[in-house]
Amino acid sequence: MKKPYIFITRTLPEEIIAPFRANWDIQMWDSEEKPVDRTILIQETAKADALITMLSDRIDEQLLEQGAQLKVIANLAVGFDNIDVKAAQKKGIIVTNTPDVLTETTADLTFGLLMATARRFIEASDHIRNGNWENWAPLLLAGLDIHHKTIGIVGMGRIGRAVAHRAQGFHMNVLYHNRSRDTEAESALGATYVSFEELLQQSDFVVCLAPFTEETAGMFNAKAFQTMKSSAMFINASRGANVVEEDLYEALVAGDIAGAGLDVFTKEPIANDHPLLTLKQVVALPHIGSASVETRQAMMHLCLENINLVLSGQQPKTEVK
Ligand SMILES: NC(=O)c1ccc[n+]([C@@H]2O[C@H](COP(=O)([O-])OP(=O)(O)OC[C@H]3O[C@@H](n4cnc5c(N)ncnc54)[C@H](O)[C@@H]3O)[C@@H](O)[C@H]2O)c1
Ligand SMILES: O=C(O)[C@H](O)CO
Repeated sequence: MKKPYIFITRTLPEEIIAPFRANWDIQMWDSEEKPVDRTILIQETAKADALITMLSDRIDEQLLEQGAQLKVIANLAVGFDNIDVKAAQKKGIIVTNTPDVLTETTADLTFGLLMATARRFIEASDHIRNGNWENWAPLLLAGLDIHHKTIGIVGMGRIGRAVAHRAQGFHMNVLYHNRSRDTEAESALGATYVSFEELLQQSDFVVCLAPFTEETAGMFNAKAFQTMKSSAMFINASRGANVVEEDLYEALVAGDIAGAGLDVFTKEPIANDHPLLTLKQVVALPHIGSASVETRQAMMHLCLENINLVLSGQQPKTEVK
């Protein structure tokens, strides 16, 4: 019998893929960093029983039309805004993602980004490397305190709750805004539900962890930044397009807010001459929220497990509904 054909849109470590080669015919795009060419992806989709896709692959109706025998798309990410899930479902194609296995790792990075922004880690490191450190000085690279401040989490889901848990350890006052109240987070984490406007007005650190949807697109705009305290900082570890980047730049330059920590951008990779990168109060990272070796391996294993379950007629572990 013909083996199912699996196409993976980046090169993944052979030791993770190897155990599946006995039962599946597996091909990978021959780069770990460069996204697959659209024309190749279309050709591969036409042959594939399953795809492992990345957040940089646009899986739209046009592409899905090609998937004559495609049964499952396993996205190597918890976010799935790169996939037209409704169109896939219409064609009976199952979409899976990688929730939970990346929650703690992404929360670590998010809280670390908050700390790096508040305490000016990157500026301070550059200060030494550029040979500018002449002496200890009373206000040299003085940043903002984190402990006992107010953190406002927009999107109190898995990662939001894990960030709130970290904030508790810093004796922070935790506010959150979500589509609906999360009474479990309120009792377990001492978090207080507030409106989006109240969260912006009261928080010292506003942290975006809501997915990119029609509702959240551009929710962090000029009005939102003007509502924040001028001493407050904005941290984004979900999706860049939740922010109007021109408005963020203007707000930082005008002093409407004090700083920003950004792991995600509207266009990735962000151009290295982007205005935001000229500001010293911006800490920018190349979308590495879940990038620990252990977690990326766990995400790969989960994709393969989901495919295995679907191809053997079972329910995948983490289907996007
Ligand atoms: N930077 C990274 O590398 C990285 C890593 C993992 C996840 N992410 C991003 O983080 C997001 C969250 O992941 P998760 O596992 O916590 O997802 P989740 O679904 O558990 O949590 C998202 C929360 O956002 C809430 N939400 C949705 N729309 C909202 C709105 N309009 N206003 C306020 N809240 C809203 C949801 O109700 C939910 O509670 C992902 O969708 C992804 O975009 C980024
Ligand atoms: O959505 C996700 O999972 C991230 O952006 C990458 O881990």
